Amino acid sequence: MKKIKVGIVGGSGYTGIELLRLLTQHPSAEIVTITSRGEAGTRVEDMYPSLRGRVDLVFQDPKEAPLKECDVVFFATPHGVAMSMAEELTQNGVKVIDLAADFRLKDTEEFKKWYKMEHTCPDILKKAVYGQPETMRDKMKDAMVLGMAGCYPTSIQLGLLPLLELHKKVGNIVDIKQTIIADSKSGISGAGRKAAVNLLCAEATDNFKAYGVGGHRHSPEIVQQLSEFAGEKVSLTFIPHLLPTIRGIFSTIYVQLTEKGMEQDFQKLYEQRYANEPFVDVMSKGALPETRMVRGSNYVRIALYRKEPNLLVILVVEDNLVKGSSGQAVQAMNILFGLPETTGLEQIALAP
Ligand SMILES: NC(=O)C1=CN([C@@H]2O[C@H](COP(=O)(O)OP(=O)(O)OC[C@H]3O[C@@H](n4cnc5c(N)ncnc54)[C@H](OP(=O)(O)O)[C@@H]3O)[C@@H](O)[C@H]2O)C=CC1
Ligand SMILES: CC(=O)N[C@@H](CCC(=O)OP(=O)(O)O)C(=O)O
Repeated sequence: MKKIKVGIVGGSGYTGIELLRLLTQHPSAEIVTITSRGEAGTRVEDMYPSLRGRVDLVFQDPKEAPLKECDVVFFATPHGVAMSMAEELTQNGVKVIDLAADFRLKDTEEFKKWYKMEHTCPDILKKAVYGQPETMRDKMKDAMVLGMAGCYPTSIQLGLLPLLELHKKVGNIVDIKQTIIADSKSGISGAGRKAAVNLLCAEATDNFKAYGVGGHRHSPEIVQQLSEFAGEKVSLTFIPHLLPTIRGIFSTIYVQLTEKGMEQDFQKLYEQRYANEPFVDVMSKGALPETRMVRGSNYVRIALYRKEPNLLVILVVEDNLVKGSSGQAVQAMNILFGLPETTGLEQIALAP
């Protein structure tokens, strides 16, 4: 098969270099260009010696990079960059996979409120597809632009999908008047390289803290998607925390069930719903997920607990740089180009 010509904008950051790690091991991808304004002219392997001998690329300035010659361009950039380039690229037949939030929220007013900028291409947004394979793969296949799910949203949405789908199908499973609580924790790489180099070791290690308690920009995205699954508006309390680790997200989700909900076998429901999902592992009863069980891999692992008869607790772990961003983006590329979804993504988590 002809190789897929790939461009990466924002290649010097954490998700950019993770894309490169995965794509250099992908049998059908050929990386044509990788950009960084600050590192233009630097050999990639000089900045990231972990890639020595595996890439022969020099960072290019995005203005000079041959992005229009690519079949697909990944944007591993801050919010707002992909939407400034998507029109020109798509007009030239280039597909866009954005790891930032430009194409996630369907409501441009919500986008403006949370991201403090106007949406500059609402027409493209209307046609863009939300990038979450487990729920959107049929629509993703034919998209020109994918707005990939956020890192925290991926963990919370996959943790709740089977339950809310059942609620939509048979009605009245979740006590919808009660808020769903998502208590989530992320490793420091979730803040990106730019932020992380400023996060002093003395600030981030040997410490644990909540942030965004007054409102986090992922809340509207998660509510948008959960409400789709449930077929009605879902109330969510999402509290992120900063873990003193490098990679990994751990979301603990608390859901109040109705009497009808209390009768369900959720272990069986989740096992059946995810039986054919290559990257979602429903662990056995009593299992305790840990972030290192997914470190460096594209897996999400889920465990379910029933505490009070009406309280379901769902534990979810993912690697924010793989299933939470770059791995899921490669999975999306596989969908766009008709490849098996697991291509190039079969790495096993690092242990210990
Ligand atoms: N880190 C994570 O776990 C996750 C991140 N994401 C999202 O992915 C995106 C990238 O995140 P991350 O890799 O962590 O961020 P980093 O800060 O590590 O990297 C950002 C990259 O974008 C480039 N860049 C910055 N501004 C511009 C610009 N105006 N035009 C072109 N390139 C630019 C930077 O290089 P230079 O300035 O030299 O051009 C750098 O290569 C963000 O939108 C983030 O929200 C999504 C899920 C998880
Ligand atoms: C630990 C940390 O700071 N995490 C980031 C979220 C990660 C991210 O980059 O957000 P997107 O998924 O929207 O792209 C934050 O809370 O802002």
